[in-house]
This record gives sequence, C-alpha cells and structure tokens, in this order.
Amino acid sequence: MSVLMCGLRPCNRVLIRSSLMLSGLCKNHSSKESSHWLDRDAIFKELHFKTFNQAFGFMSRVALQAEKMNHHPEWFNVYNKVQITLTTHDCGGLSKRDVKMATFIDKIAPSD
Ligand SMILES: C[C@H](O)[C@H](O)[C@H]1CNC2=NC(N)=NC(=O)C2=N1
Repeated sequence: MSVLMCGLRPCNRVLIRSSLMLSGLCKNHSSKESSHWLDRDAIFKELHFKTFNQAFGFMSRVALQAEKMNHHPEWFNVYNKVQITLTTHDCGGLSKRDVKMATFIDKIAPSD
C-alpha cells in the first residue's frame, strides 16, 4: 500500500491506485503462483440507495454512459444495492476507460 493511499477515502484510494497503475497502461498483475484463483486488475465499489427504483435509475444512467463509451461495467444488483466492478476486457486489466467510467459513477452516485 503506497503512502499515497493511506488516510484517503476508499474511493479516492481506489482511483489513486488505478491512476498509478495506469501509468503502465493495462498492466495485468495476475499472480502466476496462485492455485488457480483468478487474480485480476479491476476496481470495485458497492453503492447503496434508498429504494430499488433509485438503484435501477442509477444503473440506467450508467448503462447509457457505458454504451456511449463502449465500456461496460460488470455489476450485480439486489434491491437497493449495486456492486460494480470495472476492468478492461480487451487488455485484461485496467485502462483509462475504467478511470473515466469510475469518475462518471462517482459524480452521479449518492454521497456516502
Ligand atoms: C466489441 C466491443 O467494442 C468490445 O467488446 C468492448 C465492449 N465493452 C467493453 N467493456 C469493458 N469493460 N471492457 C472492454 O474491453 C470492452 N470492450
């Protein structure tokens, strides 16, 4: 954990981490010595909403942005919770598109 990430809000830490990693552009740090567990470069966030309708409305906005960017989240929704994983499948790791999508999501997501 770099000194940059200590003391920052989790979402800022994640964005700082992904920006640091992106300096190498799409580096895939998959661990070769793992016992077949998938180790991937991705960023993850869980969002909570007051209602299912608000959660679904948020997902609709992200879906439109995903189509506009041609960059789609991996996500799971149950009732008022949305779990989002961002990674770039074309390069098997993180790219600037993930940071752009995460920034868009942070702008429209409800504050903690
Ligand atoms: C063919 C199509 O343009 C590609 O598969 C796009 C679609 N959406 C995508 N979404 C994500 N997260 N990563 C990709 O590499 C990607 N590639």
